[in-house]
Amino acid sequence: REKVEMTKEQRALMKAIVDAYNRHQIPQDVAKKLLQEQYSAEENFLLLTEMATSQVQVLVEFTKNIPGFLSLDREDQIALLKGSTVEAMFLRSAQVFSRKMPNGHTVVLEERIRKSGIPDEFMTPMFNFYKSIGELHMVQEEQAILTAITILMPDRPYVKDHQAVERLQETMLNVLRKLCVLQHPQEQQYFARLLGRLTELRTLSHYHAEMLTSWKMNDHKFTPLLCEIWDVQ
Ligand SMILES: O=C(c1ccccc1)c1ccc(-c2nc3ccccc3n2[C@H](C(=O)NC2CCCCC2)C2CCCCC2)cc1
Repeated sequence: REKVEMTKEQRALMKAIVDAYNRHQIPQDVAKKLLQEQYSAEENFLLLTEMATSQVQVLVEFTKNIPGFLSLDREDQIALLKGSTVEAMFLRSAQVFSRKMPNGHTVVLEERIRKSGIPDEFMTPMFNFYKSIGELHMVQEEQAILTAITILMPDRPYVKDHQAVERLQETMLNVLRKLCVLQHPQEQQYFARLLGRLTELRTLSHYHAEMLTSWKMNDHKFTPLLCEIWDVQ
């Protein structure tokens, strides 16, 4: 088979994305918190809104470091962020869930999430997604570039200059394709499987407003930022 090599530019692009991804980690580790004790539905909802609010801020910083993003039309930048934050949150949650943890911790974490207040009908699709992400054993470069690809989705609502976004996304896809061949030489279709997860992610994210409003408690309070991003209230 032909020798797959990344160009100098592709290596520089990947380094920029991974550095930005690692720089903007979520402040405190939510998994550690959840492993400490089982919180009430109200406490969990508050924890989610706090985590999600800080994750949106982290995502904005990460996105500003995607080469070319700041040269896009301003309104398109907003449309891309608004359209991808829920998916990025599920993707990051899946990565948190699939992280290597001491024996039995993942079981406890799953238990805590199952009893967190999320409506039962969303548990199966959500955990199916988390487990399918876990099975891929993504390296952090793949996680970072996959997040960038999710943000640079040309068909988000209200995006005007489709082509400009498509060009940026295509550059990322080319890097990811080579990275997958280099990191998973045994698995021919690894790249295709990775992109298939984005379809599953989009389906899962359709339910987010309902997941929130039917969280097992009354009086769901959101921060102004989340009202804007989550189409709730
Ligand atoms: O219903 C959800 C939803 C999804 C999209 C939009 C709106 C609501 C919806 C949203 C996240 C998770 C979710 N799956 C997780 C997997 C592993 C560990 C934590 C996880 N979480 C939540 C969480 O804090 N996620 C962080 C992860 C870092 C990045 C910001 C988000 C907690 C919140 C406390 C209660 C239990 C789950 C589970 C469910």
